[in-house]
Amino acid sequence: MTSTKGLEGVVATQSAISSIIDDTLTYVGYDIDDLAEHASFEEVIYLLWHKRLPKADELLELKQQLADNMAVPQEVLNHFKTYPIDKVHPMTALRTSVSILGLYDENAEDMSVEANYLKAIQLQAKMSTLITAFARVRKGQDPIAPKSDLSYAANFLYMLNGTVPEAIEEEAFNKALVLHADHELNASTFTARVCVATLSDVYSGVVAALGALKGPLHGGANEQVMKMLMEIGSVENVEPYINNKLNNKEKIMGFGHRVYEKGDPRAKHLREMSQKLTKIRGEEKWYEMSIKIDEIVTGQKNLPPNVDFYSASVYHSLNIDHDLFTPVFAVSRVSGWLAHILEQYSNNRLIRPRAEYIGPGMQKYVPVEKR
Ligand SMILES: CC(=O)SCCNC(=O)CCNC(=O)[C@H](O)C(C)(C)COP(=O)(O)OP(=O)(O)OC[C@H]1O[C@@H](n2cnc3c(N)ncnc32)[C@H](O)[C@@H]1OP(=O)(O)O
Ligand SMILES: O=C([O-])CC(=O)C(=O)O
Repeated sequence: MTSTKGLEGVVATQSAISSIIDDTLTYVGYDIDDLAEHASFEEVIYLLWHKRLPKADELLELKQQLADNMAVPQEVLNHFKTYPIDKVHPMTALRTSVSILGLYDENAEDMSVEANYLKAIQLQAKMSTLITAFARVRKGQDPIAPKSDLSYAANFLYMLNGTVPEAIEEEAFNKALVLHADHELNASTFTARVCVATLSDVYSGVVAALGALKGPLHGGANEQVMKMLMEIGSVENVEPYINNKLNNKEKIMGFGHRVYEKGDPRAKHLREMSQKLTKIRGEEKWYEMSIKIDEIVTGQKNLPPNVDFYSASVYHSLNIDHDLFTPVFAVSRVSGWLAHILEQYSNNRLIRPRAEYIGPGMQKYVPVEKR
């Protein structure tokens, strides 16, 4: 029995949700470039969950269901008071509060198809509310109730900042949500599928996935990219900073990918948005620094940027706190996790691979006093 480090190249399941073939990403057969230009995030949620685009009335119904379910039980918000709120990372808070949300869902253990679909709506709707409420409460501000006439993207920014976003901000955030929604068998999605393949519940699957997304080799990279941009501080400092890191064999966050060879098709959309939004904010330096880093890392290491690289300057330009970048990723990716969780339940088998044992051979037990 031999193993492959990091399961590289291992095909672990079948799925009809998204595919990456020859560096092209599709959701249910729709090219990500097409969806990024034209689709609302709500349409993408429907697409991932139903494996087809919604008709007008179906889209309206989903939007209504999301709007109707955005409110979070007060008991769940009350738990924030028990968190070390000025110290806790928002991803840790989100992971915990999604788990607490499960406590207050009386159907949490109901494994029927209908109940699980309802949980998907609940979780998709409430994740935005949980993150934005947490972000406000930790600053001593009151949470803002969602507006039922706003899109999912606009509602998130509204609940975060207290003002209805401008059209360009809503458009950019919607596009970011579309681009992050699903990505085949990435680490967090795989985690969710492994968890629910034991026939554990939907909340457990999402909590497990949040834990996997948090790491800097996965979704946590977007926050680290912004940290790097802040550390560098100016375009002139880019070259010495990056060369020093590369010479020390340190990783540059937001570059490289396990699956893409020529590049991540999502990055160009985020690069365009970064250029537009940093210009509007009068903070072009974040874009200019990003472009310079991209030139050096891609030029020297042949490692193109991934989805996390330009999303950092996009979220910064949308006035989102830097430690909320990964929770924002989660708000989008939960749609993909939920699609995979429902798909796993629909044709389940326990996921239990083997390990290649590399420890000592057979040994005889020696009593403690003789060791
Ligand atoms: C949404 C997402 O999850 S996208 C990914 C977000 N993560 C990041 O941006 C973190 C930075 N990138 C990385 O750590 C990696 O490229 C990953 C985790 C994305 C992919 O990892 P893997 O496929 O396991 O590649 P691995 O880490 O083995 O790297 C292969 C080689 O490329 C190098 N490399 C990979 N990424 C980078 C990077 N960002 N900067 C510098 N060198 C890198 C490694 O050092 C390694 O070099 P070596 O063979 O000389 O030792
Ligand atoms: O697919 C991966 O390994 C990571 C990634 O880009 C994502 O989850 O969006």
